[in-house]
Amino acid sequence: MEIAIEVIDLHKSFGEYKVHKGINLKIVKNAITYIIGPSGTGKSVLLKQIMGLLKPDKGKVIVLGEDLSTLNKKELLNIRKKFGMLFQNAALFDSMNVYENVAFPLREHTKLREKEIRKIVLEKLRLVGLTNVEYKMPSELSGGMRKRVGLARAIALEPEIILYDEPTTGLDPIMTDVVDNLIYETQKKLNITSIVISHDIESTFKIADYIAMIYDGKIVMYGTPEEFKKTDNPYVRQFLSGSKDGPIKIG
Ligand SMILES: Nc1ncnc2c1ncn2[C@@H]1O[C@H](COP(=O)(O)OP(=O)(O)OP(=O)(O)O)[C@@H](O)[C@H]1O
Repeated sequence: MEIAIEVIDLHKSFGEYKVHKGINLKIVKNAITYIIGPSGTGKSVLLKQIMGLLKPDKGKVIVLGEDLSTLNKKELLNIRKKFGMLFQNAALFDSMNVYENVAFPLREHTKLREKEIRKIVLEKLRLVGLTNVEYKMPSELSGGMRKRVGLARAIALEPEIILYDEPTTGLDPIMTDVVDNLIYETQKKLNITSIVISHDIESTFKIADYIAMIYDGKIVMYGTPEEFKKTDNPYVRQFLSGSKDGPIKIG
């Protein structure tokens, strides 16, 4: 099994508050890994360190064989191009139509001609199941379509790794299913490494190849959905059952 990302003994504090107290995690290449855990346990902070946007206080992150701590600014920017990112609200540019939204990273990071840009934009839109919407504005689209446009933009530069930060938070069950399928299909079609931060246990069990649960600055369990379902780890059991009683401290 090939490893795309290795996080080794990661420590990160903000002032007195220790968010990460020694995170160790291997992200399997070309698989879908879900990162779960209570609010405020540092899931987003972990993603930022994986992308090299935040520096760890101690420990290191190795992305596709490169130790981020040894890279200069230019090399870091190059590594970042290997990531696609889909945020909770899709974060589209409201003043740009769908075509321009998806073309944006290509215009920013490549010197491709319009003809080639057009080909890529239409291909990515088709891949996420959208046709004939290029000239619509984001405000004219449904939430599900906006997510698809966000995903088309995230994969425009053909990233090797795609990060989803709470992609289904705030969605109704049907939309949640649509987005889950989108994550699954995208992974299957492109065969890329996917990391998903989620609070949605049902989605996690349905889509994940591997799950890592983070609590109190550490990974309390890593395994397959089957292993999570069977475990008697009290932290995992409490989190999955959504109970206020157990070793996880609330507030
Ligand atoms: N730049 C920053 N400066 C100071 N504190 C920060 C910063 N970024 C994050 N934090 C703190 O680090 C902790 C972890 O934040 P993070 O957003 O990673 O949690 P999370 O697990 O993603 O939470 P949620 O599930 O609620 O999104 C929080 O207490 C947050 O306030």
